Parts: sequence; structure tokens; C-alpha cells
Amino acid sequence: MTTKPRVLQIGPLAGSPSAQERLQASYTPLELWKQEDKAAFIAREAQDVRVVVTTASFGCPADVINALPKLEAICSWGVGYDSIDVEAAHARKVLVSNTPDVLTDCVADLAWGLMLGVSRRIAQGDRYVREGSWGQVHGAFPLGVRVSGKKLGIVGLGRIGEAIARRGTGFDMDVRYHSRRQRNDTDYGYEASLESLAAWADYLVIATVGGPSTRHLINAPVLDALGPQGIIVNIARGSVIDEAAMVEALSSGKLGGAGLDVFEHEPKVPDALKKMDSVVLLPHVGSATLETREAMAGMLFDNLASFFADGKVITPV
Ligand SMILES: NC(=O)c1ccc[n+]([C@@H]2O[C@H](COP(=O)([O-])OP(=O)(O)OC[C@H]3O[C@@H](n4cnc5c(N)ncnc54)[C@H](O)[C@@H]3O)[C@@H](O)[C@H]2O)c1
Ligand SMILES: O=C(O)[C@H](O)COP(=O)(O)O
Repeated sequence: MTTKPRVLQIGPLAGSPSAQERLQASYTPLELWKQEDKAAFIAREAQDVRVVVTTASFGCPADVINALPKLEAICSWGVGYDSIDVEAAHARKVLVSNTPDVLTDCVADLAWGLMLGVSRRIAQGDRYVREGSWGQVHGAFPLGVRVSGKKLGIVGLGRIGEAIARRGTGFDMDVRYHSRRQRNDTDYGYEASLESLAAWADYLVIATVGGPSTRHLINAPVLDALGPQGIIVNIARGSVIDEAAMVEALSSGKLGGAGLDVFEHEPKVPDALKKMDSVVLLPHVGSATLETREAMAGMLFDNLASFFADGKVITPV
């Protein structure tokens, strides 16, 4: 009988219906999140472990990486790796893998759901019908804002940003983007400054990586430039927007609206946002469809199998 390889699992694979079962079927996961004294558990049980299994939300900090002398790979479920200390991993030649591409379409679809939801007051209208206000309240339901034909600014024209842009052309929108560098393989207009993109755009959609390099990239001056008719959508990471500045801009009418799937201190959401009809709030569900979550699990297991077969991962970071 062959023994199942032992892997250190940082957090549960709760986002895919079958992933935890599949992990247990082929591997022996050491469940770190269940341990009271994690450092002692690692020192006692995980000194021979070659692989860490984690997710974008649980990540893997440097102290865990450095407490595992035999570590060779960190395989993560999710495309974002801002929660993994990739520098510490690479310093020890530890491979890191994520799950790119398979979630791109669903996250882009959700960004569009947020754009439409805020502009056409979809969540507000749903509340209005459910609470019995339709036909009872004097005056009509407030008017929304036209989406088709408007100006779409994308911050971070990567895989997801580009999928959002592509959908924009189907809505007859003019699309421009800001990234650290102009891309020479796309015809979308490039704005070298974030503020000039925001000043031009009706919709500013955030699709960059998270982490220190993009922390508070969207600050008060950028929000001011987007202006009282402007709508911001964030499906990237909450850290990219200065959340306090955004709440202030929305409260004072300096910013028109916001569609948010991610927040600075998840699962905490500022109470002020919950009271505003100009915002739509979602609980970090960009990739949360059955098909995509299964595909992400598939990619995680392909990376694990590849590592244990020949020491390589398929989608390295
Ligand atoms: N809401 C969700 O559930 C959800 C789901 C999947 C991914 N995400 C987030 O979306 C991010 C993007 O995913 P992707 O697959 O498109 O990644 P990607 O690497 O293809 O794209 C990231 C883009 O950000 C750009 N970028 C990096 N630093 C920048 C900066 N300082 N200024 C402007 N642009 C910058 C890069 O050039 C790149 O174009 C992930 O890192 C993740 O954090 C969120
Ligand atoms: O980066 C990602 O892929 C998404 O944010 C989904 O991962 P999470 O739900 O674990 O953050």
C-alpha cells in the first residue's frame, strides 16, 4: 500500500464543494488552522513536509515558510498571492503556484454585475420590491444611469482587466487603461497617470494585484478626479482603495457610486457603506460559481500532482 504524501494545509478548502474531500483522498493534510499552538505543531509534526496547501485568503507567511526546513512548494487555490510571502519562498527556492485563467471570465462577469447593479439600482430596486414600497411610496423609483456607450477606465489590464475591457466593447464603451507600463499588444487607450484615467472615465474598475505595491493606489485625489458622477468598481483587493477616503467621498457626494466585492478588512465592511443606496456590496464572490470553483480545484490538484511527479508546478508565480 502506498502512503499518501503529507502536506501542511494552512486553511480549509471551503470554497470548492469537492476540494477538501479530494485533498484527503490523495494526500494526508496536516490541518494547521485547527491547531491552538501552530508553531509547536509545525515543529512537532511538519519538519519533513515538502508542500504547503493554501488559498488566496489564508496565504502563507514567512514564519511558516521558514519553520519548514524541507519545504519545496506552496500550492494555492486562488489567483491572488498577496497573502503569500513569495519573496521569502523564492529566497529559499520554494516554488509557489496559483490558479490563473480559469476564474477570469467569472470575475469579469461579476465586475459587470457590479457596474450594472450600481448604475441601474438593481439591488436597491430589489429591496424596494421586497419591502412592499412599490405602489405604496409616493413618487417613482429613482432614475438610474445609462451604462452603454460610456467611458470605461481599467486599472490593471491583466487577465481579468482585459476580460472586463472586452465586455465593455460589447456595451459600445470607449475603453482606456492604466498600468505601470503601456502594453504594445492591445489597442485600448493608455493613460500614464491614474488621475488622468479617473478624470476621463465614467467607470473606474480596479483589477490590479493586491499587496504593498498597490496599497491605497486609489486615494482621495483619484476619487476626486473620478468625480460626483463617477462610479468605482473593485473586484481586485480591498487594500488597493483607501477605504476611509472612499467612504468620505461617497458620503459627501464627491463620488457617484461604488460596486465592491472586496474590502480592506474583510469580512468587516464600514457601517456607513451599508446605509448608502449608491453602493452595491458583495462578500468577495468574484470567482464563486460552481464551474469556476471546480476548475480552480482542478488546477490546484494538477499543480500538486505535477510537483509530486517531477518536482515542477504547472502555474508558477
Ligand atoms: N474578487 C475576487 O474574488 C477575485 C478573484 C480573482 C482575482 N482577484 C484579484 O484580481 C487580481 C488580478 O488577477 P489577474 O488574474 O487579472 O492577474 P494579472 O497578474 O493577470 O493582472 C494584474 C494586473 O495588475 C497590474 N498591476 C500590477 N501592479 C500595478 C500597479 N502598481 N498599477 C497598475 N497596475 C498594476 C499588472 O500589470 C497586471 O496587468 C488578483 O491578483 C486578485 O487579487 C479577485
Ligand atoms: O485571488 C483569488 O483567486 C480570489 O480572491 C479568490 O480567492 P479567495 O476567495 O480565497 O480570496
